[in-house]
Amino acid sequence: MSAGNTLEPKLRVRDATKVYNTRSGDLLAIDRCSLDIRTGEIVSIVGPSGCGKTTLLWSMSGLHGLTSGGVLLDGKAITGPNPEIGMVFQEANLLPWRNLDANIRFPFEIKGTQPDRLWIDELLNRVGLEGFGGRFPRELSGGMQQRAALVRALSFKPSVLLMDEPFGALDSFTREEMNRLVEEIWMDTPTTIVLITHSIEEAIFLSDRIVVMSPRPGRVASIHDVPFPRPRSMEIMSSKEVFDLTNVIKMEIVGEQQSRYARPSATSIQQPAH
Ligand SMILES: Nc1ncnc2c1ncn2[C@@H]1O[C@H](COP(=O)(O)OP(=O)(O)OP(=O)(O)O)[C@@H](O)[C@H]1O
Repeated sequence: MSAGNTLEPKLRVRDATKVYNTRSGDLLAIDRCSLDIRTGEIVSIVGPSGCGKTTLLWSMSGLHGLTSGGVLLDGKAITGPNPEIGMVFQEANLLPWRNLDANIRFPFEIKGTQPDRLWIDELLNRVGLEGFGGRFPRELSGGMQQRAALVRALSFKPSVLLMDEPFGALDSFTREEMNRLVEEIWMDTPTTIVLITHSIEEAIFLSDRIVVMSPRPGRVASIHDVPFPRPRSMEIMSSKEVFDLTNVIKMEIVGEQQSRYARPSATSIQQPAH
């Protein structure tokens, strides 16, 4: 995985704005979001539901065009899917008729390239899936499927990993296990990771920085450094400092939402006649 130029942000989001043209009119999803992500850091994006987190992440992946603004990877504009960028979604999206090995091979077959078998075996071993290559998705638990999705994303040796609420569908125990796994893999092979999550605890456990977005149209409302040493033990995670940071972020999200609802709008509030 390439380290890139450490002086230049790995990813640079500049004034990212996205308008969806819907049947009921134009919908401004994100509005002039700017964010620099350094090489090798883990950044989480949190915010109220519908604030545009996925829109922002997909624009970083090149899967989504922006209405205005742009995203640079190592200083170059992202204009479409990029092999340097791996993605993990909430659903593992494994093809049910292919076994695990064949699922991991699939993107290579589409591209007509050869997978690095040794690297994939190492990853499978790392996530505890060695010996499961012949199993079909239906024979794997949700957690195992997400591990397979993680292996598939890392099999290309991407320098950036974008994760969209990757563990949201898992039970809390499996989710914690997956968080530890991501931390372990990242500590061995520091990839730049951007993660969307609804769990502030997960964000604090994994991140170097946490970006809080405002309600739609999504803007970068604040950015918090997460100063706790790694690996982040249960002791650290149950400390007062983590509790306080969790509350600050929670209050920001709730506060942003409340001020949004409280904001009078010209059409919704009628002044009483005197
Ligand atoms: N393809 C699309 N076409 C039209 N509107 C869309 C599309 N994708 C997203 N939206 C709208 O844009 C807004 C932002 O959606 P987005 O999924 O980016 O938010 P989010 O913060 O990731 O939401 P959640 O936390 O609920 O997953 C929402 O109002 C959503 O309905």
